[in-house]
Amino acid sequence: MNPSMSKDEDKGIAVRVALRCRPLVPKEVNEGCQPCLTFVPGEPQVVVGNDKAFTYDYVFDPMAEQEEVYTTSVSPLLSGLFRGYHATVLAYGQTGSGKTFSMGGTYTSAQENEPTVGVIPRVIRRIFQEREKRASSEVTLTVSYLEIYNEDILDLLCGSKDKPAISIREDPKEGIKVCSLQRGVPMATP
Ligand SMILES: Nc1ncnc2c1ncn2[C@@H]1O[C@H](COP(=O)(O)OP(=O)(O)OP(=O)(O)O)[C@@H](O)[C@H]1O
Repeated sequence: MNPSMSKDEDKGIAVRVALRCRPLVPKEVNEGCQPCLTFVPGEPQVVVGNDKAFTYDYVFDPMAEQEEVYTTSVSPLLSGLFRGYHATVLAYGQTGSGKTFSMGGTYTSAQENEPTVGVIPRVIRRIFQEREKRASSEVTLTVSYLEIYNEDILDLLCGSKDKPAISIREDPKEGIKVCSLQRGVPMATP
């Protein structure tokens, strides 16, 4: 057993679930909406209404900053990444629940060091930092960016207006593959 393995890896737990509850947005406050969840101090648990308790691996209340969400729930995956493990961060929730905000899907290069940025720019920064530390190793970084909208797959790195239709295939050796997706090579250290 690798002594540097974390407890969850020891137990073979491959999926961890973090719940993040966003604060009420101004429109909801103006409409008189009230929060419907309570948070159990010191426990990764929420209570819906009076008695329905749900426990997760992590629970972030509305005051949690982007830094805390990233450090607690995403950063450990990056340690694994540089030890050869694959990692996926999946944001799931109803419309308006805060997926884009948490993942950091909207930011400009001028904002990339601000505390409000989400997971994606933080992950990219860390990957480049780790690469710098491994000067003796060859590290190749490529990036693909796709959107599934109304059951169609769109390649967001494809610049042309008439984006070609993209299909998903299952390869017996490589598993599920999204065919003809463009791969970009990030050039500069952020
Ligand atoms: N933790 C947060 N703190 C402050 N505001 C937040 C937070 N999370 C989300 N918001 C705000 O809530 C609104 C909805 O968030 P967001 O657009 O990220 O939702 P979404 O889940 O991506 O929605 P959709 O599925 O419709 O794209 C935005 O105005 C966003 O700025």
